[in-house]
Amino acid sequence: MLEGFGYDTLITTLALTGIFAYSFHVVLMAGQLSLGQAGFASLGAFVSTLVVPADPLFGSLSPVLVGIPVGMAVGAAAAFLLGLPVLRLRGVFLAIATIAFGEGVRIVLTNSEWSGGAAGLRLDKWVNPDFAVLVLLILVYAFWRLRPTRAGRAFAALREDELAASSMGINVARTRMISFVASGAIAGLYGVLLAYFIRRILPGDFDFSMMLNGLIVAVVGGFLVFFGPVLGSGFLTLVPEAQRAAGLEAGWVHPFITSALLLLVILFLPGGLSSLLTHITRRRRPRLPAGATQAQHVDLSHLPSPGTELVSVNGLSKDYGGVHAVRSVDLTVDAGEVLGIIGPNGSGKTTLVNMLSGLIDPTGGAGNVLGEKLGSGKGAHRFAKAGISRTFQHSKLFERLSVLENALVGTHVRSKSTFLRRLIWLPSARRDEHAAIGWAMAALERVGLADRAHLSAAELSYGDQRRLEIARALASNPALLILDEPAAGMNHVEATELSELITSLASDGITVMLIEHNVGMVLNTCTRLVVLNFGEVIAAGEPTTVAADPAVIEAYLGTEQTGSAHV
Ligand SMILES: Nc1ncnc2c1ncn2[C@@H]1O[C@H](COP(=O)(O)OP(=O)(O)OP(=O)(O)O)[C@@H](O)[C@H]1O
Repeated sequence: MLEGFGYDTLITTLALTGIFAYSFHVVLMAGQLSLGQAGFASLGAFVSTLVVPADPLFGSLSPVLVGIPVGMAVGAAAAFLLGLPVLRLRGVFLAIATIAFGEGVRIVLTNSEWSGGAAGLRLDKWVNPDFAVLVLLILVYAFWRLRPTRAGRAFAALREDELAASSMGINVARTRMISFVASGAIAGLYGVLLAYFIRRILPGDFDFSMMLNGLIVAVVGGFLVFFGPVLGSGFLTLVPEAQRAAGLEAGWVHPFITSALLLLVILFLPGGLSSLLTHITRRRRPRLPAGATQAQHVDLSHLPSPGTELVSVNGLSKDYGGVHAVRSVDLTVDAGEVLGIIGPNGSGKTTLVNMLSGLIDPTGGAGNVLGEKLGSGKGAHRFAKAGISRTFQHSKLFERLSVLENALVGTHVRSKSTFLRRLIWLPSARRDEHAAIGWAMAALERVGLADRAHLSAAELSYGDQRRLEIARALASNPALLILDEPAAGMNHVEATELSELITSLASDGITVMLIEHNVGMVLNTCTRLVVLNFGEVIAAGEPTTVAADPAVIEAYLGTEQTGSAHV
């Protein structure tokens, strides 16, 4: 089908470049800047060249078909071993550590005998354009099937906001490792294909500039859409061809165009070229996935019966150096309560609920929330799985995801993994995805956002964004819902509606902890109040009694009042 040496080489290069870019795509889509792919590719290429016999196996099985699983396994294993220490790092530190790995591998291979030293290894050509394109298409297919799944959404959520992702039940460390290992496997695949295409592998080929090219292709193509690497590869592989056709042979032209393009994408199109296409299609035809209109009824059967103790803490404290954010708090919360936590600015309210939702560990005291022990260091996702869901004082939505996808991330703890089943089109995967969409739509309906499900979260008004955070938390079907200043920035009407929503959630049996500065709303909504000042509980009890407590009034107004004054 593809003939002529120049054309063959062009198509194979285009396909291989796209394949390598997917090894960057899979980490970038999970928000990680990891740059050790040239190292994984070279390990995959050299090890498979050494261990796979040069002649066809059983007389007809191409060595590349044996080399591919070997190279992928080597790349994945190297990524796993490297990931154990380096995945604690973030951002530029992760990038530096992984570049160092790639360069280290190159130096070791250059100075080793088994790899043929600087002269490298020779092998036969077993990769033609058809085969390279086929492998690329398999990858495109896999990434296409990945995006609308629980795993695909976990990657996207991690990229958008790690803290919010872990509060929605996503195991951050595990998800980061999965994307890192997948990146190693794809880089190993690329290494093997390259080796069987160019027929001679030199350690020096797998250098910093190879890594940079792969990164540029992935970034220019875009990592928000599954076909980004194909677009990036097409564009950047064709630049030198266009350059040749135009008779511009100067060596600086290609790097100049590539760097200029990278700069333009980073400055004006952070989602890459592929996001340009999705912008256009989204404007034309806002479309929900099939099944998005069938909201399912909220399942309340799992909720603890009223009066069951959900939270029990004793002497809970949190110090930040010399700052005592929370001091020796004793607290219990029973199922069915709407507990208001109030107090002046900086009194420790957010710190307290951050401990109760597993985001931070206490420095003193003990307790448990829905059976999860505080301070165990196991991460917020464990608390989410136990039935705790929350919103944040400063909105932590996944802004580049749609309203529906935000709510779908909320279903993470109750939905099933569907990626592998989607790869082979099992009907059960479709059923499970539809169930998750039904739960997400029910949560959106509950807060009045079902008609805006197709919009991106960033397009919503401020009040709607706050509501979406509540819907995302509700989508997990929580037993305990923690709302951190949900009415901040809302007008009187919106705050009243929110108060009605909280009351109706409570009547469904969901226990609510509400941090709020809008005291009128707190008095109307809560069944009990706890007041913090300088990290300590200064009052607790029935709302109207607490509001008239002189100590509370003093904490709020800074002076002792008498008579009927209210906070
Ligand atoms: N990560 C941190 N490092 C150092 N100090 C912190 C940290 N987080 C909170 N604090 C301090 O702990 C105290 C309690 O903060 P916290 O945010 O819990 O109060 P809050 O009652 O929620 O306040 P607000 O109503 O303004 O949100 C403050 O003095 C704050 O500056």
